[in-house]
Amino acid sequence: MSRAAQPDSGNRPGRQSNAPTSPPRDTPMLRQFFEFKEQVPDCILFFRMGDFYEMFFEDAAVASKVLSIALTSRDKNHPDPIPMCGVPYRAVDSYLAKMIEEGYKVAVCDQVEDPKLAKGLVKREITRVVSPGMFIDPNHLPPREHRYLAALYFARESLGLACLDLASGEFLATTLLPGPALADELARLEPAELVLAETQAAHPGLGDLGARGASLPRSLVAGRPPTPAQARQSLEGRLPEEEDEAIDPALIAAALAWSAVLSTQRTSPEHIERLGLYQVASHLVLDAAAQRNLELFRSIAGGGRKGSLLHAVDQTATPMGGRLLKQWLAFPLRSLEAIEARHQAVEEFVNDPLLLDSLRASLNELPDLPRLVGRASLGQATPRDLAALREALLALPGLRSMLEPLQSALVASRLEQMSGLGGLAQRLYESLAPSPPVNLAEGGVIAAEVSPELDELRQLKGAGKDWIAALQAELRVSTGITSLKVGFNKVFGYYIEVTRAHLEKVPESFIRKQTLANAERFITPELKEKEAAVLGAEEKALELEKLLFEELRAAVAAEGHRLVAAARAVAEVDVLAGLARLALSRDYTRPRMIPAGELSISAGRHPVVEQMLKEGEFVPNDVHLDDESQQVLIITGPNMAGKSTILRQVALICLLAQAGSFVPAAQAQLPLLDRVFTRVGAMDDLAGGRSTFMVEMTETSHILAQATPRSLVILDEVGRGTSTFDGLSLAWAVAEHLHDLDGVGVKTLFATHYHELTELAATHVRAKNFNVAVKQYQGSIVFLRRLAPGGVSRSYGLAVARLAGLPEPVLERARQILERLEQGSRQEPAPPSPPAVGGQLALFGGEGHPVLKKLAELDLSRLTPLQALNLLSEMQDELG
Ligand SMILES: Nc1ncnc2c1ncn2[C@@H]1O[C@H](COP(=O)(O)OP(=O)(O)OP(=O)(O)O)[C@@H](O)[C@H]1O
Repeated sequence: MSRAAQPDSGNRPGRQSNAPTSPPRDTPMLRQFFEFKEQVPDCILFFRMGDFYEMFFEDAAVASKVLSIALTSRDKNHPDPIPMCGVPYRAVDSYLAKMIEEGYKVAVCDQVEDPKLAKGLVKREITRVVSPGMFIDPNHLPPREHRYLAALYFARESLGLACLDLASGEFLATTLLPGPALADELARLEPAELVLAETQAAHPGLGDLGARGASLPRSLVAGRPPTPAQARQSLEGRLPEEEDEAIDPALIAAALAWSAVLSTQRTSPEHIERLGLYQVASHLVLDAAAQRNLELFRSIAGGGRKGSLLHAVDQTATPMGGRLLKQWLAFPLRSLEAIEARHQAVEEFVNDPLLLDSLRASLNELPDLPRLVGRASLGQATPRDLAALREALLALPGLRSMLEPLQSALVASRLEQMSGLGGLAQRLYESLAPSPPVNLAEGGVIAAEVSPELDELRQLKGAGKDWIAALQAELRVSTGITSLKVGFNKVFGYYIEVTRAHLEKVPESFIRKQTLANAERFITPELKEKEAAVLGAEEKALELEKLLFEELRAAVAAEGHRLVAAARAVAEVDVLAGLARLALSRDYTRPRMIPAGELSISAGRHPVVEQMLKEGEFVPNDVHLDDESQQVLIITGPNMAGKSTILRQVALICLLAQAGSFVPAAQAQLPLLDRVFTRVGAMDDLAGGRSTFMVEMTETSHILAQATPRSLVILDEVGRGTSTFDGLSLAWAVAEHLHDLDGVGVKTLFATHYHELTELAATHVRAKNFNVAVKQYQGSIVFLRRLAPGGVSRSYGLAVARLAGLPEPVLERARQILERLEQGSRQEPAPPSPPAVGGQLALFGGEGHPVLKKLAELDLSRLTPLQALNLLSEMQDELG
């Protein structure tokens, strides 16, 4: 049984044992409450009483706050009343969702017998435990996100990480080296809860969780972690096909996740797939900073999906496709073969837009298959869920025949996974009513001719109802009371109602049952007899339907593995088709992938920025990086020119390509990358207690320590967070280091405001200067958004500030200050120069010393070199 972690208490969920140690009041109900509370000390207990779920004591205090409901008390007259709050049982799911989103674990304790039939206290049971990582409510789970429960196991020299998505059945694990890899993996999998063995609850390795991991609610599995043998045993049937000893930590972590699930779910989740083992090194590594900086899944500005790469490229038709696309982007491939296989499939769809459209139309009709299967296997699928599953299964053959003609080996290999479900489809088709209600209790779930017994009960019920319906007309004639009515209510069942005015006409055989203001209600023995038959048949039919439905649900669960595999195949086809749709609608091209070497992008675009602008407004750019003469690009240019955009677009193009997508460019040749590193923009991590500069330097040192000649490094204004000279020197040293790394260097794009850095290119063979061009026009600047060779020698900061609307007096003052500063910085490190030579600004303005004036007025295009030399000599003379 999993128990609450209490490593770092606080009022976070699932971390407190919040029941008093002994019952303050000894009533049978409270005794029952405490019994359950003891079973789940880390949970808030929702205790069913009549039409409400009630919470008591500390649970009530917590829940009333989280749910914004009134905190009341039980037996108010007692000197020490019990705090209590409650929520209506019908709306419990949305309250559970709220508790979960706040990170709490909740145990739901239901009445498992009819209170009317109970002798003494009603029998209760904990029917489900929900927690942030084990939450499957379709109405409250974002459709296009996985909801992972993560488990961690620390071995001596490595650690295991497993992630399980209870809703959709996905199950992955990996073995990692201690250090930053853990935080990176947690950042890309974004689990909602962390499971640990009790004995590792305070393991020093938890220091590597990173900001995201550290804030996760935790659960503990009692005792020590399992041994490798025990782990294998508990994962029986779900073990990966190939395994060796190196994966032991991953297996142990997986066993921990599995046992946490088993202890909270009341059924064995058949739909959980075979464990998928992966290695970090077989994927392009994207650390937490890169994912954030490149805004892969969330925009930095709003924190939402909008504005992210995922949002810009997701054209999948189904929720499972959406989830898989996210995974492809989080885990881009490093195998040329596997990448080409995806590109080839996308290309085939691109070349057949008609097929693509009809395929997507069919995919559009499909429900969230893995989650349907998940709910079936956890015993929570509704009749309507199974009907949706039926429709999906019936649609599969059509989908397959559409895909059969394709050449793509990848698609062909998925076709097989979509087959073999005909039997189940047939059974659902025959057994389930054509359009069943959501609620099993409404009846009408099972089709006719499935069970002769059910058909007979339905007939009985129908005949009884017909008899009753005919009764009203019959009695009106025989009694002569034209307003006589036959009605039904829950308390009295069927009755005959006669208004006061006609009471004298009531026959003696009527038995009076109820008196209303203006009428009397009667029954007759015959009516009650029919009623018993109707209600009895109804009740029996419902019970039988329930049984038959559960059988059906179990049949679905039994095929859980196969269904999830089929769903995965469909998801994969959906992602490929979505990428093809994207390529067609946004004019992406298939990149040429090479194992290593030159990176060359012609007319590349930024996939997200492009979509935010009007059509044709985005200016495409060429970028070329190689290992001989153009490995480190120093990119200068004014603020707002588009430096960051170019940097990111190169990274995003590489990443999209390795994920299997076409890319936003006219042409692209891309070497396989092992990692993309980014250091983009200055951001505070005040919550993490680190200053802007500290974050910047931590990320930079991380890059320097881990980059390889196969990596792509994106550095945006490194050094900006500190004083100019410190920053410049650091930026310089970092660029140099990347240029010289391993004697080969790393492909690096370095955007900087320090135009002094352009001097690096003069002394470093593989460094080149580029700038994002702007034009000065009538005192203002025009952004050309073009990457051009060569550096710039000024920063245009004030011109951009004017564009931004800074008041003129402020700009004027800034100009004066800048002039003085630049004079200062020029005089200090350089050899003393004649006082009359003004700052750079004076140079450009052509004001100040007469020599400068003369210089400014020269028309260089008309001077011969000799004339120029003569003029220079004259000027030197003038300056003395
Ligand atoms: N190639 C382009 N075509 C059209 N618009 C672009 C292009 N690149 C950038 N932009 C626009 O310019 C804006 C600023 O771009 P970006 O942030 O890349 O500039 P920057 O040079 O990095 O500026 P700063 O130095 O202030 O960070 C973008 O938000 C986008 O709207």
